[in-house]
Amino acid sequence: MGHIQVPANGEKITVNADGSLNVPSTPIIPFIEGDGIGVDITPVMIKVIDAAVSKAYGGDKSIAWMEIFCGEKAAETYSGDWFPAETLEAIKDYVVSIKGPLTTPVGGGFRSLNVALRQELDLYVCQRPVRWFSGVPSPVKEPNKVDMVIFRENSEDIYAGIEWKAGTDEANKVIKFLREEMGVKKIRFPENCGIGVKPVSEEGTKRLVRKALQYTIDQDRDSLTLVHKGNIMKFTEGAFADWGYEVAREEFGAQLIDGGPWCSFKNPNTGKEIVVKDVIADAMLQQILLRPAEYDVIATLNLNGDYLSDALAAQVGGIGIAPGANLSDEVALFEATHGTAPKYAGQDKVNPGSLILSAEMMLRHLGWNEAAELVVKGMEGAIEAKTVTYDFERLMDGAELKSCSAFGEEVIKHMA
Ligand SMILES: NC(=O)C1=CN([C@@H]2O[C@H](COP(=O)(O)OP(=O)(O)OC[C@H]3O[C@@H](n4cnc5c(N)ncnc54)[C@H](OP(=O)(O)O)[C@@H]3O)[C@@H](O)[C@H]2O)C=CC1
Ligand SMILES: O=C(O)CCC(=O)C(=O)O
Ligand SMILES: [Mg+2]
Repeated sequence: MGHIQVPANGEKITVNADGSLNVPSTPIIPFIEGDGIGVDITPVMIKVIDAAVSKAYGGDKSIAWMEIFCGEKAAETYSGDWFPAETLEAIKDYVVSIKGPLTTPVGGGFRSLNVALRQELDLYVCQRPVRWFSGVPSPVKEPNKVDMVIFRENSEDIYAGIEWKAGTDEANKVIKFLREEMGVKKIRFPENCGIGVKPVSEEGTKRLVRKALQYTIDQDRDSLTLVHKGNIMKFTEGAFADWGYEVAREEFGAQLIDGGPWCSFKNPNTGKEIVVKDVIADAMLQQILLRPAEYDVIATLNLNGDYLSDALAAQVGGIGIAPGANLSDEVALFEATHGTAPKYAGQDKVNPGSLILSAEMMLRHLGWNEAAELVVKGMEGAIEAKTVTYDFERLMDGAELKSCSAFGEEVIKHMA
């Protein structure tokens, strides 16, 4: 049974044949509140975005928010269904939406609803920009040097969820097949061993790297770095790097530098040289700390991107303000980088910045850049005035502690 109430005052966003959006003046935007701290941050995000849109367009534009359900709230609303079909349909149908975090049990239980949304909708790009806002407390000396945009492959890798629990008939069958038919001799303890499969395809890699390179051109960035662990996982992570370079050479005309594999090409719009390089994933975790200025756009596999986005977020103030988007060629689902932080749920305490900045990305996606600028101005103002939530306050001298909702009010105040 349907539980979505379509707002009477809004209109659908539609997609043109060339992939561009038709955005009406009152687009209907579906939102998932999210589990845990979703109840705290989502209403604040909506209030801040409404204020920015109203201030930027003086009533000529507004968002018609439409609640859709996933996770715990869906289970309550749809008699135990955590992942309702009409939620998926709405995200597809309304083209642009936003979500709070959703809980995933560790070990047993159901698989990640976040990952399921990405896979079901083939949202193959997870785009996570990481930049520093002046005044944000950071564990590094020069956080201002961090300005990177992660393109995390969102549909493959071990997130495909192809794995079997140790001791089950399925795990034993796969192990038997590997040993007896594939000649595998290196499973150290075959008797009681969990098994996972890591699919990485040429098509999946190339579409991700293509998007990242196009972004590098469109945003006039300096370089794209392929991050992989190809020295160990040769035919998955190593192939990712090889296929990535292939896209740069074959589709963007990149030429080898000093015999390769690094290569470069001229930005067709600006004439600036774009360097395409690669770094092995473990070394990258040191590079982002020691030489962040050398990295710009990053294309990487799903698990590396998950680790890297939280590590980089920490350098610029933490996952409390790290935004993100899940994208296909048509559909966009914006979401915070962090999870449900259950110990803080319902306390009006956490930083809503991550979801607010995800919505700021959403405004730019709609072409509503004036409103997006106001959101950034409001965030910068609130942080510079040191009126911040607990995560920043505990690291800032002389800061004034604000609740989640009061921080939202500060952001709105500083839009003026
Ligand atoms: N896309 C999604 O929906 C995601 C969902 N998850 C899910 O969330 C659940 C909890 O995961 P967990 O690993 O604890 O990670 P979380 O991101 O939920 O929380 C880890 C820590 O990060 C800090 N933090 C997170 N969000 C904020 C915020 N808005 N403001 C300030 N600080 C914040 C807190 O640190 P401190 O206590 O030090 O203040 C918190 O304890 C799991 O079920 C997981 O699967 C996880 C990641 C993404
Ligand atoms: O789906 C989850 O529970 C975790 C997802 C996650 O960590 C991420 O999207 O960065
Ligand atoms: Mg993560």
